[in-house]
Amino acid sequence: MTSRNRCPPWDVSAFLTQTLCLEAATVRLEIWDTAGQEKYHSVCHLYYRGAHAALLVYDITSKETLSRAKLWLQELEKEFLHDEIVIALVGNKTDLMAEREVTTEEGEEFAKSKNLLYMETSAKSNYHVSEVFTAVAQELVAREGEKAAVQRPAPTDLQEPRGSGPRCCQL
Ligand SMILES: Nc1nc2c(ncn2[C@@H]2O[C@H](COP(=O)(O)OP(=O)(O)OP(=O)(O)O)[C@@H](O)[C@H]2O)c(=O)[nH]1
Repeated sequence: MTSRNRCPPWDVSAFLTQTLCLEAATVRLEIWDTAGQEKYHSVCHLYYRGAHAALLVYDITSKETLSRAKLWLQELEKEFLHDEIVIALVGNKTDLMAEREVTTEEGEEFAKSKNLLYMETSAKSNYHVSEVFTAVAQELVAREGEKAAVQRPAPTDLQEPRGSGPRCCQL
């Protein structure tokens, strides 16, 4: 198999990295921007397999893009277990408020029903863009913390069983 056959075409995605210094941890994000178009559907799972987070970005001036984001969510639900991945729903193009077709409430309610983070952005005016990545990174760190707490034995598990007596023998 040639590498061209093995890998999707290069225009399917763009890649960049970003390091975020949060209070609790430093998080290095490897960000893949996959093409949302239908024709790339069959190959895009190659990019998000093994991902820790996903941003589903739709255009607030187009209801149809929210419907497509919902379809992408179904794809993610096939690939990942519940809560295995942090997913944020992002309503983009807030600079085009006058052309809005999807209300904030609609986006927010859908996100809430699916346990997704929700934010609105404008890539054009750089509104809330970095905040999306920070929110996702914070959620990742928080979930890691919760997982570690579950795995750590509770203090009561470390105590001596009742009635087992002192550990040292008295002479
Ligand atoms: N007004 C406005 N235009 C935007 C904004 N973000 C992107 N655009 C424009 O919307 C169009 C589509 O942007 P893309 O970044 O190609 O969108 P995409 O969802 O990545 O597209 P695919 O890669 O095909 O999935 C371009 O013409 C952008 O300039 C925004 O926040 N405001």
